[in-house]
Amino acid sequence: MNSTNPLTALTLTDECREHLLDVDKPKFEIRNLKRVSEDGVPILKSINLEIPKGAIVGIIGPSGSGKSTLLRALNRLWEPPSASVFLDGQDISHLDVLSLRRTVAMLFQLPALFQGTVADNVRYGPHLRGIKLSDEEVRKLLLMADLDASFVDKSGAELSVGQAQRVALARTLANSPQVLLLDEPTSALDPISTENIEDALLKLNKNRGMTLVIVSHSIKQIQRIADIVCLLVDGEIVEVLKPDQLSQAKHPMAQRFLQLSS
Ligand SMILES: Nc1ncnc2c1ncn2[C@@H]1O[C@H](COP(=O)(O)OP(=O)(O)OP(=O)(O)O)[C@@H](O)[C@H]1O
Repeated sequence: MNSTNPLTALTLTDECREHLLDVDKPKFEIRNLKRVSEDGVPILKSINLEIPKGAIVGIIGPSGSGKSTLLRALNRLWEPPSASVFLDGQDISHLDVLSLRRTVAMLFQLPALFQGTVADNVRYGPHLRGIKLSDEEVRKLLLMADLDASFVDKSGAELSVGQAQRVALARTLANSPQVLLLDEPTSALDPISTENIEDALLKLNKNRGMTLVIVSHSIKQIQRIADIVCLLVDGEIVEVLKPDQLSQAKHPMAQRFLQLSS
């Protein structure tokens, strides 16, 4: 594998690509994506990347390297320059932003539930579009987030952070996203809650072909779930590797980061 070029998925070896669902149809194409801070400091430096449909892509790198900025560009939580991010071939800056965020949903580090019951939270997104989910639909969504039906009538305030994160996942899934962006989704969770979320994410990917892009500080987590790992250093993708090849990273900063993180 060519591991030094800021790669696109097209340059991955066949071995790396073969287990992806639909590698010939990139879900996202990112072309020459740049961001400079107001005082002129580069935050993202010409990111070029293809995210294959149905892949789980991990993004790792030192603090401040631009991981969250890159993730947020994919559903315009940060507005990228036009013609730099394409979803299914369409420039996302031309899409309706609310429908983009339903298709490309974000799960944050800390779940913020609305007041009311778990069911109220899960029904929220469809309700905004005039759709009322049945009790059965709510239960199915909870199940997809690894929660059983006993949670339906609980209030958000009664839940542990791990349970609340799974409710936040079910609420997100109620909008039928095709892509989930995950910004350190388990960093506030204990190991068992982390495993529950990872299991739910892997099932969503395997059973529904959902494309996942996950920023994590946990190399082990990335190795457990990702198909492809992008190493971001100082606003640049310096390497794209398979998770079991991370120890072969060549970039000195990437090597140092990986040594200190493992
Ligand atoms: N809205 C903003 N305005 C100006 N600078 C910003 C803004 N958002 C982020 N930055 C800067 O961009 C750089 C990258 O930030 P970002 O949060 O994307 O990094 P990160 O790799 O996700 O970091 P961490 O791992 O600590 O969460 C940082 O130097 C940060 O201070």
